[in-house]
Amino acid sequence: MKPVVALVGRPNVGKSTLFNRLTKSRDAIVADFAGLTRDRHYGNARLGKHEFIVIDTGGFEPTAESGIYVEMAKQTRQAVAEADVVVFVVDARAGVSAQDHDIGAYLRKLGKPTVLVANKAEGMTEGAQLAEFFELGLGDVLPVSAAHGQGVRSLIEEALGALVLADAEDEEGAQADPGVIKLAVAGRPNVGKSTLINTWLGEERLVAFDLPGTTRDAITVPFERAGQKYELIDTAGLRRKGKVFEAIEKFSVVKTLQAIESANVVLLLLDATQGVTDQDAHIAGYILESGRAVVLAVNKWDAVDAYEREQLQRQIESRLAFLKFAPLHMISARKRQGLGPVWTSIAEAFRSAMCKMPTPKLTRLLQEAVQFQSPKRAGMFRPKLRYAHQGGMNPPVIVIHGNSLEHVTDAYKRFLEGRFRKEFKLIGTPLRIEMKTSANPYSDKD
Ligand SMILES: Nc1nc2c(ncn2[C@@H]2O[C@H](COP(=O)(O)OP(=O)(O)OP(=O)(O)O)[C@@H](O)[C@H]2O)c(=O)[nH]1
Ligand SMILES: Nc1nc2c(ncn2[C@@H]2O[C@H](COP(=O)(O)OP(=O)(O)OP(=O)(O)O)[C@@H](O)[C@H]2O)c(=O)[nH]1
Repeated sequence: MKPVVALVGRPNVGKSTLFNRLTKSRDAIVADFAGLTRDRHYGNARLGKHEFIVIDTGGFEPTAESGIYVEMAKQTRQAVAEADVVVFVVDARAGVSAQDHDIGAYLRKLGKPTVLVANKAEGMTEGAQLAEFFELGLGDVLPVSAAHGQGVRSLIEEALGALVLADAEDEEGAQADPGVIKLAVAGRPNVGKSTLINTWLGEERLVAFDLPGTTRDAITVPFERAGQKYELIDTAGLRRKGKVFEAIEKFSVVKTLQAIESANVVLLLLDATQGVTDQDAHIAGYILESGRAVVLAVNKWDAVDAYEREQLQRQIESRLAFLKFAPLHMISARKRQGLGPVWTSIAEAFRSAMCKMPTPKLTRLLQEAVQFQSPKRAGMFRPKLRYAHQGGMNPPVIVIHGNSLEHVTDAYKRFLEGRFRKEFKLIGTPLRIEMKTSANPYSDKD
């Protein structure tokens, strides 16, 4: 499980700036989908090979009694409760405020690992100006400048400290059995996750098996269906109650994100009666960003009429356009309709995510694509795509080597993506294409 870091502080101290700095997109293709990361408060961050989830909380007023701050305080408390480490952000220039004291008192009482960070500290001589933050009783204050990227690395190192060790152990465990499809069912509250899971687990064709060395913390339900082993990764604290499984917790974004991270394939459930909501789009964006394979299923299809169905299909095409590689199914978990094809798609998405792409074949495909349509010249540079190899699985990554590749347009990358997808029959998985320009860009002018 990835560790979770929550950013907490009063309004305007620079939490969002810090969040953006920490979660800066790592992949050009993903960043290309405009609007995907806007308004999102959960993101992935990475330091070296250590990845973690960052939560940006709204302005926190723990003592608020009215107005929107009450709701914001409630959400911040939930984020703090679910975090492994809290980063408490204060404003180095403004000094300690009464609100900082309130938040500090709250965090001290909670006793979670907390890192105190004074933002906007660029150009400040430490010591004197920052000394007053000791009053907050949370130990040393770490000066950072989110806007200028100063001190951010030390901040992460400090925050992750002991946690990364536990994380590394988990990674080993996660590779236990490559034949098992790790599956997460994600979706907003009330879309029918529990109903679907119980319908599945109640099927006679499905047998439970014992899974040795189940990952710490995560509750998983192992089962086998048509000769394929699966491990269902829980998103809501499933508990067996007699013959049925029951969610014991309310919807939890953090649990959902962690389940997505641990899965090979995510089944994203939508609710036909509600349409595609912002929250659906956020979860979808997160799945894409994490690189997991994804199958879409619109549940409660039984409860909508022909007109609504048509509207819904159009809405999915426009609002979830960035998931157009994902198979789409219309189902009714309650009436057990349309469930068979979902399994087929899950298996296909898994196969695609784990696809092995030999270098000679990739390079041949690349050269054929270039012959069919070569990349545009950019000023005096003409990108030269030379060879390709596979750089990873789940998601598959294709690394292309050559010269002046920074001038390859996004449109051209999409053209290449389309060709690779078709050739390897990739369904339901994101495909990442990375460009690696050789050291000397002038070595091959033409
Ligand atoms: N000088 C300086 N200004 C900064 C720095 N980081 C953020 N700011 C500025 O501080 C202001 C608030 O930044 P935000 O990131 O929106 O702050 P926030 O804490 O997310 O605020 P809310 O969204 O209201 O909770 C903006 O004008 C930023 O440009 C920094 O490192 N140095
Ligand atoms: N019409 C219709 N209703 C359904 C279907 N599947 C689930 N529901 C109903 O939708 C409601 C929510 O279902 P749950 O399975 O509890 O939803 P959930 O996503 O697990 O919700 P949380 O436990 O809150 O996360 C219940 O009233 C279900 O009976 C379906 O296929 N058709």
